[in-house]
Amino acid sequence: MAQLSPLLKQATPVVADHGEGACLYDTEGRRYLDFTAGIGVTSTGHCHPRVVRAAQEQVGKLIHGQYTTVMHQPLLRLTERLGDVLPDGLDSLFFSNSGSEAVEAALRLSRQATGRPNVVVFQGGFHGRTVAAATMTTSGTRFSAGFSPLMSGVHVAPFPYAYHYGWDEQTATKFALRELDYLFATVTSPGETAAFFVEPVLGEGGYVPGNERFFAGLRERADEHGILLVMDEIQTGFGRTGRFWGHDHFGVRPDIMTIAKGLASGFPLSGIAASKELMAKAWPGSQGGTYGGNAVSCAAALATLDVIEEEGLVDNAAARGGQLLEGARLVGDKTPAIGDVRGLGLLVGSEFSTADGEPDTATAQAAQREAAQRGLLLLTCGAYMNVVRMIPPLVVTAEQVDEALGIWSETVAAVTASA
Ligand SMILES: Cc1ncc(COP(=O)(O)O)c(C=O)c1O
Repeated sequence: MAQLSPLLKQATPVVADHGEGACLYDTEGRRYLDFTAGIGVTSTGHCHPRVVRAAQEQVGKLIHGQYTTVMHQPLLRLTERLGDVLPDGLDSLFFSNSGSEAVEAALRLSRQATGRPNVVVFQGGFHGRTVAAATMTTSGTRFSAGFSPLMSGVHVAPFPYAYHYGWDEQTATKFALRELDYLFATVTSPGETAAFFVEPVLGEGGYVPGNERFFAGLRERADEHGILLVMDEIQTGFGRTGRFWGHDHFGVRPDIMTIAKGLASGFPLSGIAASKELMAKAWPGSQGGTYGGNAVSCAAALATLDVIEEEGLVDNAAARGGQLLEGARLVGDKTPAIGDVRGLGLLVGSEFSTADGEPDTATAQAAQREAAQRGLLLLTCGAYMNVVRMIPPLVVTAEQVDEALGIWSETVAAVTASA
């Protein structure tokens, strides 16, 4: 009999049967508050009726039409519709299936457009698991362990992760930019650098928001040296942070943006956005794939965008995110086991540390298991998996946030009492 690969090891024993809004139900009918949203994917909640209807209708009309030969309506309509929400100047779109593919597309485009070999990524960033994206990922050595040689031309500068350094945000930001300049002076020149790849909020790296000064520093250096600024909005886009794009909080203009996850409420779809001029520099045939821009995924994305707009989900993410962060901080204040609670919108992380300031992976993972037993599904993140993160669907209600915080408070009390 075939078995699941141990690579598919799950953190909780839950076997999902169906989902509705912010809730999942297991095969025995037990209800769970899903504060994972399938790792930030089910933005409109599980099986939103509008998304289900759009997908069902599309399945009956056309499932697959490969864009190199056959263009289809959902792809054309989605492109037009995304034009309403994309940042100024990013008016050209290319579609793929997963976040990692979008990152690869952005990497190829930035090298093709600049003719430069190198990219700079930021410590703690997560960009995916294909070999190139894994090389650009520094949120944990596990993501690239054991399959070297990796891609060449990737250099790493610090991200202003104040808690990690034990500094305030200003000092951490100064340090990050100074180290970037040092990297340019010693290891790779800015003239050899095609792009910066950066997340507005470190996602897998521990839910660490960037800040205005840091991104302004990247933008200044990008403008001065003709480097492209690639914003990886795969986890932070489509309202997740309480603004439409994560970078909207920081007043910075990207040259290329990667999108995925919340775009299509669970149907595989990703892409990159850039200006027409920049996109025209991609070499014909060098980008593409059999399934990118699937018709059913595009139909689901169109419905997702309508739901986000009509149900005011960006504002809901801001309001519920504020409620969640405040509540998680109150829980964190009650125990020395949680050293920092931070986030932006509906991305909230609680970092577990031991008494001597070491990352406390064991307690974070115990909390994740305990919360699941109590009916709350959570994820961990951070280089040491010691940050418990809450990332509910954008449709989460105030009552569900209160219920989750109640479970979280009991969970933390239980795991820290037995520690
Ligand atoms: C910021 C970011 N970039 C890229 C990826 C990779 O996406 P995928 O897992 O769809 O390849 C992720 C996934 O978590 C992500 O959060």
